[in-house]
This record gives sequence, C-alpha cells and structure tokens, in this order.
Amino acid sequence: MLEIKNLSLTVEGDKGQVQILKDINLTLEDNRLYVFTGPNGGGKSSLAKAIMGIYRPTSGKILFNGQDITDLSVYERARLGIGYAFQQPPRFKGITVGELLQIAAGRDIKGCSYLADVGLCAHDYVDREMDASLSGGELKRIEIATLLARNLKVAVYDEPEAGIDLWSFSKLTETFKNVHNKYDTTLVIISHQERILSLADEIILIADGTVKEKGSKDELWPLIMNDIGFTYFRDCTERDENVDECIR
Ligand SMILES: Nc1ncnc2c1ncn2[C@@H]1O[C@H](COP(=O)(O)OP(=O)(O)OP(=O)(O)O)[C@@H](O)[C@H]1O
Repeated sequence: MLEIKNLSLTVEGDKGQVQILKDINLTLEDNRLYVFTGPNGGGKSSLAKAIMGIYRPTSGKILFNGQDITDLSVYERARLGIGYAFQQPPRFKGITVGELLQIAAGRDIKGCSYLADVGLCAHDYVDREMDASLSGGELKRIEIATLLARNLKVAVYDEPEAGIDLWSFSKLTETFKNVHNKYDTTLVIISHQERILSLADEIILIADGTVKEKGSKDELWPLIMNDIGFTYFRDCTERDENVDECIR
C-alpha cells in the first residue's frame, strides 16, 4: 500500500516560487488500477514524479507498505518495486530490445512473453536496436514491456496513449486490462482517455495541485463532462486584467 500524506511541492519557477502540489492525501491499495486525470497543468505528472522520487516534496510524507520512503532516491524506490514510465520514453543507442528487457528483469530472459503482452511479435523486435528507427508507439509499448519484466509492485504510466494510433490504442487498452488481471501490481495510469478511465477501479481527479474528486467512472464521468471541466479550468480574468501590459 502506498500512502501519500499531506504532500506539498513548491518549485522555483521563472517568476519565483510556485506551489504545484498542495496538501495531497491519497492511499493507493495493492493490486488496484488507478487513473489520474484532470486538466493540463493540474499536477498529475508532478504527483507521479513525487511518488517515483524524481521530485522531492517540500513537505509531507510518502509511505510504502508502512516504510517512510520520502527521502529515498529514485534508485532506492526502484529497488523496492516502484517504477515510472515517462510520457516520452527514452531511446538507447547500442542496445537491443531483448537486452533491455533482460536488464529490466535482472535475469536471463528472452522477453518474448512481455512483448506478446504488449501486442508486439517478439520475433520482429528482440534484435531491434532501441534507437530512432523505432516508432513512438513501438517505443511506448516496449517501455510498458520493460515495466512488466521488472515485476513491479507499483507501476506508474504517464499518458501511455500519447503518440499511439487509434488501432494500437485499442490494443493498449486491452494490454492494461490484461496486465491488471495477470500481474500483482498497483497500476497508476495518467490519462485523459475515456477508455482508459473505464478500466479504473478508482479515478482520481487532480486539478490546481490538489485531489478534487475520487470515484468510479460512472460517478465521475458525468461530472467531468458537465461541471468539472469548467469548474477546474483556472479563472484568469482577474489575474490577466493587465493582459495588454503582460504581452507588450
Ligand atoms: N520543474 C518545474 N518548474 C516549474 N514549474 C513546474 C515544474 N514542474 C511542473 N511545473 C508546473 O506545475 C504544474 C503542474 O504540472 P504537471 O506536469 O504536473 O501537470 P499535469 O497535470 O501532468 O499536466 P498535463 O496534463 O499537461 O501533462 C504546471 O503548471 C507546470 O508548468
């Protein structure tokens, strides 16, 4: 179980300090699938990066199975079984897909079943280099396969649908459904897609640096479509009164 307690994060922006996460309290139970959603700039990726240890909170705590991991590094958290898939996966020149999967698994594997789990034919990919010759969608799926190979306890996927075509997206949705059934992993998927939201045991709506709502898709979807989209869009009328001055 991952517990986030009173977590706040302030960073140094161009115009001084900006608070991007505000007193977040959240419990992520074992083996459940959570979707973080909400307007752009609401704080979803920042929260995910705080879970992974890429961002250190200004205040608050993160507990993993009762252990305080707030001050642990990304590597220490990775060793405990927490992993993060970036919005834009990195490419690695000079290493093949098969080798990357072996490194991820930490043992001698062919990686074929993990590639099959993400809808890629192992035969076509194990010997391919992890370089620019791979398409964005292929790269995304291979990154998901590496997270599967790591047998994580908590896996966070940041907008896995980004750059994936409609056909592959259907398969990807199916992949997450299968992963949720097959692996004992707590899944956190950051997404704006209705089909991904449909997979969630719980949707967590994050806006303006805080958790605004939690619930099932049936509970939250009508709110997202009707009220929340408007309610949580930042109202700039007051702040941008002097907009002419600002753009001059
Ligand atoms: N290192 C940083 N320095 C300054 N501002 C930052 C930094 N990281 C994030 N922010 C700001 O914090 C806010 C939240 O960003 P974040 O990427 O977490 O949002 P998000 O909900 O994931 O957005 P999106 O849906 O667009 O991916 C944004 O306004 C962003 O510009």
